[in-house]
Amino acid sequence: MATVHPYQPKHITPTDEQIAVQMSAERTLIIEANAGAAKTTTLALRMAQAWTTGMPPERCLALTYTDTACQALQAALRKIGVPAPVVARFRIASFDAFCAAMLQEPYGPPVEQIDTQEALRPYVWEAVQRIEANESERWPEELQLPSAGDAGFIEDFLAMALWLKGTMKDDLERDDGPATPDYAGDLGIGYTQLKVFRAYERIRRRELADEPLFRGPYDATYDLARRLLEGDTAASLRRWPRNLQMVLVDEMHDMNAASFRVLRELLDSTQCQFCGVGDRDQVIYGAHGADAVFMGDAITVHTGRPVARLPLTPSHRFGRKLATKAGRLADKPYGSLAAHDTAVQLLCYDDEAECVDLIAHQVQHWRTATRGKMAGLAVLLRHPGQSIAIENRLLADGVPYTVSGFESYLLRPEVLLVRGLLAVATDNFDSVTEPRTREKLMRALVFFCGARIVVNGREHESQHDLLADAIRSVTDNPLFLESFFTNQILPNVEPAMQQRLQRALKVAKEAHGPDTLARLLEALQIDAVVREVFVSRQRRADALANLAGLSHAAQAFGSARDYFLHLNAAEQRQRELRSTASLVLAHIGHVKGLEFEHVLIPYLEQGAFPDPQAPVAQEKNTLYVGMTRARQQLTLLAHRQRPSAFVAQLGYAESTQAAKAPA
Ligand SMILES: Nc1ncnc2c1ncn2[C@@H]1O[C@H](COP(=O)(O)OP(=O)(O)OP(=O)(O)O)[C@@H](O)[C@H]1O
Repeated sequence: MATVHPYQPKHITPTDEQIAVQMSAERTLIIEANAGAAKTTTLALRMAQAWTTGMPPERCLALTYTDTACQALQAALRKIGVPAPVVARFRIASFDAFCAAMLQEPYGPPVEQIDTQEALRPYVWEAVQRIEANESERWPEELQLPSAGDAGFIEDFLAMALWLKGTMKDDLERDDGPATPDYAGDLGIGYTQLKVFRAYERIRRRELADEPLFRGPYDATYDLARRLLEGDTAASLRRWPRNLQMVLVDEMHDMNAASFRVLRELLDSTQCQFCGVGDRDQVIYGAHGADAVFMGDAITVHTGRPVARLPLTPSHRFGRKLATKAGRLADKPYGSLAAHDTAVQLLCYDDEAECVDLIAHQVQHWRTATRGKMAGLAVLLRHPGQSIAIENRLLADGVPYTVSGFESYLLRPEVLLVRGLLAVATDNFDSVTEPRTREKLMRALVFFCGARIVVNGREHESQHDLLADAIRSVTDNPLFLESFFTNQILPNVEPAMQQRLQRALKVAKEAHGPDTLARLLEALQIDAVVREVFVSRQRRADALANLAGLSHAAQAFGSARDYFLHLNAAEQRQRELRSTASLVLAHIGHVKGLEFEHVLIPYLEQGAFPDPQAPVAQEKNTLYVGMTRARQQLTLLAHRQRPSAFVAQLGYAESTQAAKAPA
């Protein structure tokens, strides 16, 4: 038999453990290992090995849960020396994108994807109304239908639906009988939720015709999994990849029942080798039904394939000091083989201003030490609302940054609403130079005000088309903004909103002094507007925090006009500064799978992180994910008087009072 030579990667010397995985002839292999222990890199080695020994890259399908994880795998392939054109030939996709492609009819239009709770809300209400109108309901006394406008119901319902679809509980456990209160109890949900869920799904799937009207987040995975569960097979799916030789799953801890059902079909319908890698302590999508149980014996139970397991033990990303902290947080052994050590420091602050000062100090230090290699530095946040003060400071200091996992606060809808009103009041839309921002700003005005566009003679056309036309004409000629507002927004909103808008415009036009923006928001009754428009409590809190940050920053300006011009200039400056050498300001969940030389995690304080609304185990995993992104240095910033409970878990209990900023 010919000897198979191991693929020789660039940049790294694989350990024996890695070579064992790279060369393994096992048909089904699962690797559970710590963050930074080279899981993604070792998958890349296995792919490179198969390619150099004759497998066409198209016959390898690598699936993950997020787009970021796809990028991390592509980056790992490039790093070990696989040429970019070959990397592009591997099939690397998120489960949802793969499933959407499998379900796409060859000549049909793509199914509309709806990703915001606000856009899904009307369909939930339609489902509620159906249940309300059902005269043959068998357990009317068990129904607790919400009153109109109950955003809490919508939020809870959509969260429950995401979980129910991820776990597929209703599909796996239902019998042919009607939904009963007892059955809902068995699923762990309320009877009302179950009834609304089934009605909502009938609406979404056009009365079970399986040509969905739309898909929400992760619905493509659910739709495909459900079809497979109901007896469809790979053979009936025209786009199914039939000749796969290798299937891989990165971040396997994110797998839920729906994605597992799809994986089963891939394993049953092809002769492929399988390798999955994951880390139980990185489960942060429990709300989507993610469960480490799928890394256990589930594959053997459902496909009959025996599973071999191989270890990847030490971290290569970070050194001993950080490995010790991560091990302490996750309560597991954690070694390191990295050639470098990783400094870990805790800085303490008394208030937000001091926290931002400390961040700015670290940023300047890094900038000088690396001669501007800012891309190695990441500030990781638990919530987007925490970015405002940091962004303002970075802009003031001329530091280039990009955001990931959220929009820059300057482009968040509620801030765009304010910028839109200021544009109308000052009649100076010209100073918003970016056409995409002009468009977003107009959409924010329509969205928050609840306006319906009316054009004589075009009543039969959709709101979508009418708004697109209006946006085109105003972005081309900013002078039309004023007439768009006067003719299309003001007359076409509820009378209460009309009054609020008129009062807010009056303030913007006439008031002067540092509290102008606060008065404008008061005239707008912004709390009520935010409450009416957003579904989720967190999103409402974030919106109000964003606007409070905006008001605070506006105090430095004498008039609404000056502040408006400043915001436009700040946005332009952020765009100009942004480059490949930008600092990354990101949501922690959005950088899972990535790594940075220096990671800062601010706002470790009670009420912020752990988020009291989220399960504490998941919050701990989120911090673990954030901390383990660092290669050279990790800087944690905690409140001196009210430190996060995690600070003590990391072994800093005694020192928060004393900890000082480094010289
Ligand atoms: N043998 C090696 N020698 C040195 N560095 C290595 C080696 N193997 C992997 N690395 C590096 O270690 C770092 C972490 O690897 P990788 O991203 O594959 O870990 P991971 O287990 O997938 O992490 P996570 O679970 O956090 O996504 C990367 O920078 C990678 O290039």
